[in-house]
Amino acid sequence: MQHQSNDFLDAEQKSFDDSVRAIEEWWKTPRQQHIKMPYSAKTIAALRGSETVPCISSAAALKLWDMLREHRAKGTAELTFGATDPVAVSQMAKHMRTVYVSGGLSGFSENNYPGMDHADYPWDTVPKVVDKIFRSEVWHDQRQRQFRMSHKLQDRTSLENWDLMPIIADGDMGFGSLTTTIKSTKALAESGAAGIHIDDLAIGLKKFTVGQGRTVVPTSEYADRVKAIRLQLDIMGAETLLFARCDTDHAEFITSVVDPRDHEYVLGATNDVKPLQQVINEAITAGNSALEARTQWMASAGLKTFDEAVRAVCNNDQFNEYQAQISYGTSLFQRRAAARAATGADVAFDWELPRSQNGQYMFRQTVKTIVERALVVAPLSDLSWTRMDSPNYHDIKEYHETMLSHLPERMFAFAWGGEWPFPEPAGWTPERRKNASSIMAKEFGVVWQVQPMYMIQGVNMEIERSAEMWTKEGIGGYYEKIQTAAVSRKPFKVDGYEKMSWCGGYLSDAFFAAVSGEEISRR
Ligand SMILES: C[C@](O)(C(=O)O)[C@H](CC(=O)O)C(=O)O
Repeated sequence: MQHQSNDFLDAEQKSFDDSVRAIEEWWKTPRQQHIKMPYSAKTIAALRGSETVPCISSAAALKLWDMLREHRAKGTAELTFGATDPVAVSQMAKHMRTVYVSGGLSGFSENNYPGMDHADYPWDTVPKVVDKIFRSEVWHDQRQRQFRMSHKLQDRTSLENWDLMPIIADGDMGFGSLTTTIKSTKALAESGAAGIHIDDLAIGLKKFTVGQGRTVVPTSEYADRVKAIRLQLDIMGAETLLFARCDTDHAEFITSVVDPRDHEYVLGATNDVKPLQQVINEAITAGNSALEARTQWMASAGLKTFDEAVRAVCNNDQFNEYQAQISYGTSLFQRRAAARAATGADVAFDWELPRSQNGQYMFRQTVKTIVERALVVAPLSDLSWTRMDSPNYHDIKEYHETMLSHLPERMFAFAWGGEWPFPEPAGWTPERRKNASSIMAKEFGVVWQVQPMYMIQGVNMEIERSAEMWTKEGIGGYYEKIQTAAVSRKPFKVDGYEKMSWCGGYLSDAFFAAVSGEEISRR
């Protein structure tokens, strides 16, 4: 242990004070200044070690920030795909400027126990993919630069010169309590993620496919997750962008009613019925269908939000009087009192009766719910993102326009599905569908748009076609349809296994040459 003399203590205090000042200055930079930190620079400085190692992803994060701000000013968007394979990413770089590391895709391709996207893969799955892609990008950059420097200056204009693409990574719901969220944030930023998204889904309950079941956490828990990520990024001094994704669209359950801000959306039984779980258990014991029992119960329970229950039992004047007493965040307890005052009676409503086997409460979201959640976490994050199951333009418009009425400068992200219809009742025509990406950018500031699952659909299509061709036509077909087509692609060929190009054979040669003392760069 170091001797703790007065000089040592003074130096230690000075270094701490310097660190506090440096953090305060950092928070004033154009990249950081819009974030409303809920803690002081002193808190952050005290959570740091005595030496802060510069974060590897900060340069890419600043590049991403500038790129997205520029899009925001111009009403344009950065379009990308989800990817997990560095080889695919190297080709994306010829047209795109960012890459998305999809958790869902990682769950299929980077996991020895693949399966549908329930975000049930180990928490370090995505950071490992980010790491792999980041290192691969750095290597391509190295070999490309070496190749350029081995040519005369006037010859370099015709050589490939792809940029390193900032990586946006799927942080899902943080994979656990705050400590896991903090660790996974650290791992993502240290692996090279320039942006991270976090959502408000309940851990272990991500279900997009099976009938009912999407479950969100209370607003307060979501806010704490976002806060935990911001805290960790500040501890690291990382510029990494935080995309606050909200998965409340089509959510049917909420884990708890601890936060009064969610009470308005919780469903209760308004009829005199048994608890749902009791009815289901009785059906199972009697050998009847649990699903049927559930359906019948749902039809008989008179499920309503509390406000709907009030509306159903009072006249317009009474309802207006009730509404004047409530606002965002009014608890059920206060709502009951307001209803009693307006109607002179207790309103029948029980949110315990519909609870699920896991204890979840039934929930009915609206676009307003999503906006409220998004506004709670906006001051701590850099972009907002509402996750949707289908592109309902009316909802998209309502969400973004309401957000913009509160935060005119806000930037947004959006993910397009691979099997989405664009029907007219949902606000689309074939013409509008063609321009959907630019409509979103221009009208709402959706500056970053992704097709996360392209590798499943698009690449699968290419592979499936090639497999058919190869088995039917052999090397003759390959020569003509793949080799010749790839090599003659303009302005640059599609990279293949040619030792002196994409594979960087010249880089290996340069290592040999440098070790033997040969000069390799040419001016
Ligand atoms: C975007 C997403 O986070 C992903 O992992 O790619 C998924 C995609 C999906 O499962 O459809 C998501 O939207 O949650």
